[in-house]
Amino acid sequence: MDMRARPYRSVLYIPGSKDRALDKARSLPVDAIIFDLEDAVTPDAKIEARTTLAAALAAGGYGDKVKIIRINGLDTEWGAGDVAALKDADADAFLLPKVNSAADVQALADLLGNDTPIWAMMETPLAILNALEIAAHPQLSGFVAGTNDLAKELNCRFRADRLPMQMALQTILMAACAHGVVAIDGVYNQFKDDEGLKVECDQGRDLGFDGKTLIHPAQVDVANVAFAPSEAEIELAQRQIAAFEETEAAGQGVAVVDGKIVENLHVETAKKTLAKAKAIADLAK
Ligand SMILES: CC(C)(COP(=O)(O)OP(=O)(O)OC[C@H]1O[C@@H](n2cnc3c(N)ncnc32)[C@H](O)[C@@H]1OP(=O)(O)O)[C@@H](O)C(=O)NCCC(=O)NCCSC(=O)C[C@H](O)C(=O)O
Ligand SMILES: [Mg+2]
Repeated sequence: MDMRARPYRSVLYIPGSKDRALDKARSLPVDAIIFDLEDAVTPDAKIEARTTLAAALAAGGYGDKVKIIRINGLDTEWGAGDVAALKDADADAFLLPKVNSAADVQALADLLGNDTPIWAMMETPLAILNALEIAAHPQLSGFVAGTNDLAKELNCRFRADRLPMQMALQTILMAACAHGVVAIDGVYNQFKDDEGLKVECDQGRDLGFDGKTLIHPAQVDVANVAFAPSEAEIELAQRQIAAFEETEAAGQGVAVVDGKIVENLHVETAKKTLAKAKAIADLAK
């Protein structure tokens, strides 16, 4: 699967130990699911969660959703066993928490022994400082910002504008874009606060993230709207493309739409906007 050629507006964490949530997710309009064996599963439930998750994946029913398994860290007593239990499961990627370097990604690649895409949680100071080498790993396909762990490590405060997090978030994006890796924003913990979630989703979209990780079904609609091209963006993209074609036909290289210049590079962005809108519409079919 080409991991970048599809939408990732909403990426929902589901505790791998909870049958009811695993079942509910089948009918939720999310673009991707992270089946979690790490923080959402208590130590006493970790071993059984492998069996529960394997059964849910074998039963299927998740449709077009990208299926990502988050294992426990390879430096924990569960990491290697998670891989052994689930490496042949019907999943699209494995997500490794607490990554510090490209060597950590390689350690998972060695355990998998196949070319299943690997995603990295970007949630330690070393991960941020080594973001470029992590993104460059040939099996690395996606980044997920782990803003709770980052806040813990940085001893920073949660603020609505996420100012203390900006360096980390933007470094994640720079490295992801440099290597064609998907980049998903961190979770918004107050899962009953739709307004605050919308503000944070809009900020993530403005920064350039592909979507947002979520912890509760009630967050899905807000993320799906925030990370999709709006009607106004689609309409503007169409007008930019048409105006540029007209200008080009007249032998000119620069069009003007709504008082702003439109050059070839803007047309490329406009085409990407339309392609994304189509990919989202195709998902709904
Ligand atoms: C946060 C929750 C513990 C709340 O659970 P609960 O009180 O049970 O919620 P509701 O009663 O409102 O649930 C309503 C129904 O929705 C289902 N449900 C709830 N959450 C999910 C979910 N994530 N996926 C699918 N379905 C879900 C319930 O089963 C109810 O269903 P039904 O009875 O059929 O109507 C809970 O939402 C939860 O556990 N969320 C996930 C928490 C999690 O995954 N945490 C780890 C990831 S976050 C993280 O680790 C961040 C990162 O590493 C970092 O460092 O930042
Ligand atoms: Mg974390």
